[in-house]
Amino acid sequence: MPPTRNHRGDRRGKGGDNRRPGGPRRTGRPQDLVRRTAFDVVRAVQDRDAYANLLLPRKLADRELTGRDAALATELTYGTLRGLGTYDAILALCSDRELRRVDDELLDVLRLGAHQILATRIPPHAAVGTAVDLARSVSGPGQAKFANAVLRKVTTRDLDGWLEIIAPADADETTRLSLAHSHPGWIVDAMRDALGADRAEIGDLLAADNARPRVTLVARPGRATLEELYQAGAEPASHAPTAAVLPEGDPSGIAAVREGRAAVQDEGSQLVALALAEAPLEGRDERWLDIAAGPGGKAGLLSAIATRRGARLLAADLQPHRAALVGHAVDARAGVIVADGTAPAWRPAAFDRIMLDAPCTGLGALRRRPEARWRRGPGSVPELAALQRRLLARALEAVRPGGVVAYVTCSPHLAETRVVLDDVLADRDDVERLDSPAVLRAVAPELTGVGDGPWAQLWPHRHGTDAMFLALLRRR
Ligand SMILES: C[S@@+](CC[C@H](N)C(=O)[O-])C[C@H]1O[C@@H](n2cnc3c(N)ncnc32)[C@H](O)[C@@H]1O
Repeated sequence: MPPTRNHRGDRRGKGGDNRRPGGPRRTGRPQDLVRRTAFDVVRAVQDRDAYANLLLPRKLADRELTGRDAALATELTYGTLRGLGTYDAILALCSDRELRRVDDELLDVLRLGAHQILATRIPPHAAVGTAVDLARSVSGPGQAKFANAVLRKVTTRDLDGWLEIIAPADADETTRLSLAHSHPGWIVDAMRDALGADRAEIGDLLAADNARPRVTLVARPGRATLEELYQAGAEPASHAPTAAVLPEGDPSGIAAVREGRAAVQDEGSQLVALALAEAPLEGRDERWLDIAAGPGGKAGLLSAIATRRGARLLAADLQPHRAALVGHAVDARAGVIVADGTAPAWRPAAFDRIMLDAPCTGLGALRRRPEARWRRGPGSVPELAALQRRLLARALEAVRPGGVVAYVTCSPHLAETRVVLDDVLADRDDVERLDSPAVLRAVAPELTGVGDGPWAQLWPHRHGTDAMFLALLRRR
């Protein structure tokens, strides 16, 4: 059978989402419950800022949707939310009403319909028919007629045909990429800047943001083994020596995950934590700190390594509920506190290794949060960058001479990465910039393409990880 297409119309290949939404159905669950579920989640995301990755699993469980039905509901929800920049541009051409005059509910029905028509193997007549039924139930018969007219026009071209119209080759590059890959223009520009000399890869990067990431597990050292994860159905991962990939199935079905000895964690997130643990340091290596630890992915890995070495991790977060989550991720030897990293509760020069995984725009993890790209505007960057500077300055005070700080963001945006470092380090001659790519390679010898140093940048399209940035700094 032919593969599905992603919203860009590309054939799905290795590393992409190979599930086949819309293929022949094995179960007798009503299709409209699947679509209604996708619609309800898309609506809640738009209407009340819900998070799809939290709400969807609850809706699936409430409605007892499992297997292929759950996979289809997930694909329709995530695909619609990711693609809505592209779909809105197409719907605007197919509607005789301006989209801003279309009811919010009806607009979401149209987006869901456009996604099914343009990016799944669902036959167009079925996609239109079910969307019209949904329009009737949420907006009434008159609006159903309108939905029918609009979506029939959408069926007159495939996605590539529409892209030739909305994003023609002679349009400026940001507009073209923004519409072709459904990213706001400011994010396209920020990603292109971050790629720097590799800016020709921008299309691949944006396409990678639209592919569902593989589920990656971490075996926390000393607490679980990769062997144990392989026996539970996981497969070897690409880079991190602690990582395994779960090709299918629910991670919570694995005993080590249920018991907190293993967890779901992006491979890039594992790599930067492992790099901090491996960074060369002079003298004592007993006191580790994670300044912004919630919900505890990196702290879980760091605490396991610290314990094996006879060191101890203190994990802090500003938010009590995030700190509580960290408590579930770390081992019994670690400490967890609620603390503001800009006004620290610890003495200066108290720690040997410090992780500062700073609050950021999250532009490096767009694959995981389908709605995230539409939530923030460029206006959020300066505020976050100011917080990042304050946290980094405090982290450098908290590390002892000879100790190491890892400055990490899950964003490649230059204003959150290099510019923060340049500003904070400008008047300091007591901080050595370690060769972060070299330390990463010591952890994962096959890893290439993370930059020439001193900083390192991981990329979804190159490494299959979130776009994690890493700077390793040693106090003199
Ligand atoms: C990027 S997340 C950390 C992710 C975490 N390291 C992990 O791997 O799971 C940033 C965290 O910083 C916390 N945070 C924000 N401002 C803070 C502050 N002033 N002090 C300490 N933590 C803060 C947020 O609550 C959030 O949990």
